[in-house]
Amino acid sequence: MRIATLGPAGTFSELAACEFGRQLPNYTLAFYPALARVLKAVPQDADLAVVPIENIVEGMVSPVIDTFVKRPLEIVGELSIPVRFSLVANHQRPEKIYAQFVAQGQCSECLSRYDVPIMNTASNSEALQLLQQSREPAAAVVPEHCLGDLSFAHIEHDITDYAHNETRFVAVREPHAGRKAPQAGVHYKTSLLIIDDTDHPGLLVEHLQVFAAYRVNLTSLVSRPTGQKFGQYHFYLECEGHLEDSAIRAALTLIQLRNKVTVLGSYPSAG
Ligand SMILES: O=C(O)C(=O)C[C@]1(C(=O)O)C=C[C@@H](O)C=C1
Repeated sequence: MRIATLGPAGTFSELAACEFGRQLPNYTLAFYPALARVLKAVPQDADLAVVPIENIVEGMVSPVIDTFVKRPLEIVGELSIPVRFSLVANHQRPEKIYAQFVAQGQCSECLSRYDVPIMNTASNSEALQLLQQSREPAAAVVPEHCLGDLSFAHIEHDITDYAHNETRFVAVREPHAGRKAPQAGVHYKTSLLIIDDTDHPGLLVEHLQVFAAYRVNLTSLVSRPTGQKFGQYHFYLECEGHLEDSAIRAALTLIQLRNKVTVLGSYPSAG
């Protein structure tokens, strides 16, 4: 089994991909430099892709949700891992800081103390690599687990804004015709997209009332602009339960009368 994930090696995505991989008979990792490229690797170059979907502080990882709108993949699993960062520098007074775009928001307090430009990177390990290659005074926000025996002129440990910082990752694959039936005793979650092409007053509240009426508990709801017109959004939702649960089926049947619904998958909940 080949698993695509965000590289180079050292990312939190790599840790998550290994954790998914350990549940399989065997696996190899393939690294890609950006989240969109990771998802594109499925199915030609990889059987599964592992990507971050939500950070406990920063919320949903928009490039991942936007890719699902363009190309729905099947979510087959989720897990969450603790995320801790350090700030490392090659000089006491860095003149710029390399930081991955989601990591930047998770370390905002520390970064605001340095009055220098932030250079966004696609991954945390890229931030470290760019610092290592830099000839100018620079710093990088890097995962604690990447520090190893590397030495730096300046280091600030544990710079994450919130003590219990965590990121949730999903494993996705090309949608298969037959979905796995739910197993007894497993708590499932279902992810779906409501594609809004019939905008009208009360559209969102109508959908929410349907979930409430069938007592389907929503655990996430984000709107993403369609990119066509101001005020027009697609919705990504997660709810407790399996697509085969009668309440979820009934709710989706009603919603589908008004909007296109794409089910991204039902998978065991990380809790
Ligand atoms: O760059 C990494 O280490 C990643 O795995 C990406 C990522 C993300 O995009 O959310 C994963 C966990 C942290 O939230 C920060 C970065």
